[in-house]
Amino acid sequence: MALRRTGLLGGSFDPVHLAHIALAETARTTLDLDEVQLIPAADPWQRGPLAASAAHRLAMLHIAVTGRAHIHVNPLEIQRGGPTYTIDTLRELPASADYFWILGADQLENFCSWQHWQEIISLVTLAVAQRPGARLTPAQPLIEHLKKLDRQLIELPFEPTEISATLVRQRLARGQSTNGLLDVAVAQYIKQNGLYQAPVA
Ligand SMILES: Nc1ncnc2c1ncn2[C@@H]1O[C@H](COP(=O)(O)OP(=O)(O)OP(=O)(O)O)[C@@H](O)[C@H]1O
Ligand SMILES: O=C(O)c1ccc[n+]([C@@H]2O[C@H](COP(=O)([O-])O)[C@@H](O)[C@H]2O)c1
Repeated sequence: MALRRTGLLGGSFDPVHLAHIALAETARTTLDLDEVQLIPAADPWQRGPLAASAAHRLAMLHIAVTGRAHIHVNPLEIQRGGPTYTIDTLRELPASADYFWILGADQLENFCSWQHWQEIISLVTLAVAQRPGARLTPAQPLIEHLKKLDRQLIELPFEPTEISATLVRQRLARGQSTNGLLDVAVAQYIKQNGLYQAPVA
């Protein structure tokens, strides 16, 4: 039986925004994926504390994927808890799929600082999207290791967009509109639950 082609989009999702969803959809169609899993991190170890709880971030993700049959939320990192290392996640996933790790160019620039990044690229194919201010060219150690493993890095045809969770949090804290940045139902959830009111550090 053919392996299920599965995209994995990990993130803090604090909160999930429209670029995340566009990225998941672009990867799905470009790579002919059977599904894309959005995987919220429990405690992204390279960041300071997140603004919203894991429960709220999960709830917003579920709202954002409503009606999108091929995009699912996988809560395994939140269930595992503790500092989030992608390698632990990949080791937990069933071997019955062909995995694509979807990421923005900012995280590609950072990739060689990830725990056990060499093992990560032996388990998944990286699929990267442009992001303003970040370079798409992989670092030399990554290029060399991909070559050693005979792995390709896939560049997704993604229109660069300035949308970021930081921008969303800033706008919410200032009482400004998030039109065009967030799913309308996610924006409603944020309002109803009084999230992201504190000034952004
Ligand atoms: N506008 C975007 N363009 C391309 N990739 C993006 C974009 N926004 C997020 N991503 C990618 O989605 C993944 C998850 O991102 P994350 O949840 O950290 O959102 P973020 O907008 O980068 O958050 P923050 O502003 O808090 O850093 C990362 O791989 C990131 O590079
Ligand atoms: O495994 C690591 O060491 C590692 C280091 C930095 C980031 N990541 C993952 O990259 C994804 C995007 O992270 P972030 O901080 O941009 O939300 C998310 O799934 C993180 O868990 C993973």
